[in-house]
Amino acid sequence: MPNSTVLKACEQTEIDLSGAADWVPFDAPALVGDSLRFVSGDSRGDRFRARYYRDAEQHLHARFWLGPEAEGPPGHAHGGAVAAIMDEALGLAAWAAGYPIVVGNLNVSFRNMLPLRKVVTVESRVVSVEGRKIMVHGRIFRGEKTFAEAQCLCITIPGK
Ligand SMILES: CCCCC/C=C\C/C=C\C/C=C\C/C=C\CCCC(=O)SCCNC(=O)CCNC(=O)[C@H](O)C(C)(C)COP(=O)(O)OP(=O)(O)OC[C@H]1O[C@@H](n2cnc3c(N)ncnc32)[C@H](O)[C@@H]1OP(=O)(O)O
Repeated sequence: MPNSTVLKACEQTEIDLSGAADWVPFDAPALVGDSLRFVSGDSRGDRFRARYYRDAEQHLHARFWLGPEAEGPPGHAHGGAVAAIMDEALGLAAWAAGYPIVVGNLNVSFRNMLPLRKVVTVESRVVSVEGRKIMVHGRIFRGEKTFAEAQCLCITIPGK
């Protein structure tokens, strides 16, 4: 078969990224513009698929699916892919909480290898606000298993 007719591995596949019953879809581009394309911009892609939500307490959550183009160790996510998710989701959590920020420091702990082609959940919490420094913690998990934890120091952008 010529290359041009080979379908991407997952482009015909619908992935169920629906949220928990009490989550409300969160429109990230409406808040921060279209510049989040790197991680969550391709809803039918072979690398990341994502959907953001907020719970009743306004905490940001996401469902993520990582496809074959996010591979690091065989069958599992590249660490940079996991870090990119944390960067976007935790930065976005600060924006969603009302703080216009960029990420100043991101510390990611890789706890277990994250399997490709599985839907995982990202949870986040804004844990402290000190002047321009907004600390956001996050976790990527599926069921009982935690794949990564992160602490994200966000710095508000003057004039925004
Ligand atoms: C830079 C302009 C960007 C404009 C962007 C405009 C709009 C953005 C719109 C939408 C954004 C969209 C989505 C957001 C959601 C997710 C996006 C993903 C997040 C990212 O992907 S975003 C890209 C990666 N990100 C960067 O590209 C940052 C590069 N960097 C800088 O732009 C500066 O570095 C900055 C602004 C961080 C600080 O610079 P600055 O001159 O304004 O402030 P300063 O250095 O004085 O720090 C003030 C206080 O924060 C402490 N502090 C600073 N950095 C620290 C660190 N690393 N560790 C520990 N403490 C730190 C200091 O110690 C001080 O603390 P204290 O007040 O206690 O002394």
